[in-house]
Amino acid sequence: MSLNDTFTSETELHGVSDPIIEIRDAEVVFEMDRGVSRVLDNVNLTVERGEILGIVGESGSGKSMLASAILDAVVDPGILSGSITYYPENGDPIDVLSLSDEELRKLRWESISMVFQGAMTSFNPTMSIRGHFEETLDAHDFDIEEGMERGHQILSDLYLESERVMDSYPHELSGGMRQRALIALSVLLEPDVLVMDEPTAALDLLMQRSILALLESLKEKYDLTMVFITHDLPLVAELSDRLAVMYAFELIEQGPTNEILQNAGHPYTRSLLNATPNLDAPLSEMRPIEGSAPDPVNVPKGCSYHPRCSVANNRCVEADPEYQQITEEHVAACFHCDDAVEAIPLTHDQAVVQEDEP
Ligand SMILES: Nc1ncnc2c1ncn2[C@@H]1O[C@H](COP(=O)(O)OP(=O)(O)OP(=O)(O)O)[C@@H](O)[C@H]1O
Repeated sequence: MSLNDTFTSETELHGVSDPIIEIRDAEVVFEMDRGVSRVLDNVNLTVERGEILGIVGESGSGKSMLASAILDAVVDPGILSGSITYYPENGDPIDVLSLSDEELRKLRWESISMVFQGAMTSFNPTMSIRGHFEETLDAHDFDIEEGMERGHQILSDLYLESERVMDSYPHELSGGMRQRALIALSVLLEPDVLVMDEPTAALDLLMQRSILALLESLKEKYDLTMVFITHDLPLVAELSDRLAVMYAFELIEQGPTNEILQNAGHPYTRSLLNATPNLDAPLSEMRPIEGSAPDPVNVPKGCSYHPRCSVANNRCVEADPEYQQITEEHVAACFHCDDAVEAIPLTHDQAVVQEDEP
């Protein structure tokens, strides 16, 4: 199959008109003593150039695995299959899973960059922040002087005193400063896409909010596409143009953020919304989702959510639902989207008004 053949039909694009990353049938398996652990299951996702896409799911649902898959960074002995295609603004599509180690190393910093949760573990504790910046520029044959100028600028854009931060060792910075320094480092080589896996999880609420605001301005200034992965639905909803919801290693719903918040089609998404506190809803309105998420070695047959689902019937036990189209841009993998709307009313209004909306 040629790369252009992987460019999918309109329905698979779910309203995306200018894809920058396309993930098709991505699957990750680990052969374990107790059976095959499928920790990413037939994931199809298209990231639109210039958007902020939020990927949300509870702990252990496969979010980090998806982030690693995008950059062909699944750890051994995990086996990744499917296809990941990166579409540079100028130039031919790149089949990520066929790249050599050297090509991957370049892609990972210069095209699609990644920020993980704990900045402390991402930095070398014995090297100053300046050392990290210089080493990264040097390893990728970038001009050091020009690159450091950009580095200072990005640190200032993130409201950091750039000289002081450059001279510091990671442990000398607060958690919020360190995470911002890591974000600055990740955009140093002018990538097109920034993939962030729980980038604010270790920070307090105020720092999370301020980093979110900084990310939005960074995105505009440096023309970035962002993929923001988190368990925190209200947080990511504030930032994202679109949301994709993970349950049991699959993406079970995708669509524009406000459509998902107001008209989610999948019973899991609706229950997740009802289980999620937001600033306007009293705690008494929270409805925890009963039952627990499946073990990857023992995912239920049919729809993996059926044992916890109030609208499931025999069909859901026997067959795994394909995506049902709710609107042109909104899909959910459920046979009973219409029933779910009635059976699981949303207990509180989760709508967010995005800044560019009237
Ligand atoms: N090296 C590994 N070997 C086997 N299974 C793994 C490995 N790494 C992760 N897993 C399993 O893959 C599944 C998905 O994990 P993943 O870290 O992607 O979840 P997550 O949604 O990011 O969770 P969290 O928010 O807690 O980080 C989990 O069941 C996890 O136990």
